[in-house]
Amino acid sequence: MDAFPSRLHEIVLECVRAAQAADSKRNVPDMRPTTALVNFYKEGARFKWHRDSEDPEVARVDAGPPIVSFTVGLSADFAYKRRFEDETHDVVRLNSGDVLLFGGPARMIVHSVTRVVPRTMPPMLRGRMLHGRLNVTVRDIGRGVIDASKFPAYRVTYGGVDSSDHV
Ligand SMILES: O=C(O)CCC(=O)C(=O)O
Ligand SMILES: [Fe+2]
Repeated sequence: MDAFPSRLHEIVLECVRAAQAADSKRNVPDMRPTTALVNFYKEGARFKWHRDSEDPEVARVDAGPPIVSFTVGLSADFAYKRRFEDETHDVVRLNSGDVLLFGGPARMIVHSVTRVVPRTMPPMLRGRMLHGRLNVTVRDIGRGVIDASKFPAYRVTYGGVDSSDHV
């Protein structure tokens, strides 16, 4: 049985098609949404540098299906670089409603969330969601499960401390 929510499935495929249409280099592979990882960031939260390497096949070929990442609520700074040892990185500000895709040759970027930006809650969401940033990353991983014990990097942190005791 396919338990993936059908509306989210449609939205994700729409986003992938839009990214493919915008990319003249044809670097965005197709994807089949199997898994959604949901993170909630209160102000002050961060996400450590990591690669989304839960699927060893994808990690090996460095050309895998895109991660499709949704931001709702407060804005955040998403930092990325090619290798852990790179001393510089780029940053993209993700605002509520933004969708970020990284796939193909960008699938294995090293990335982190360096800052949740205060006072950026869209007025229409004030009082309608918890104060913070909701991030949903939709993934195409064959087994459909992320084993949290194997991927402790997939955690929001506060001052370097995992989020389990915060949210
Ligand atoms: O919150 C974000 O924008 C990124 C989250 C992330 O990197 C992940 O869930 O693997
Ligand atoms: Fe990630």
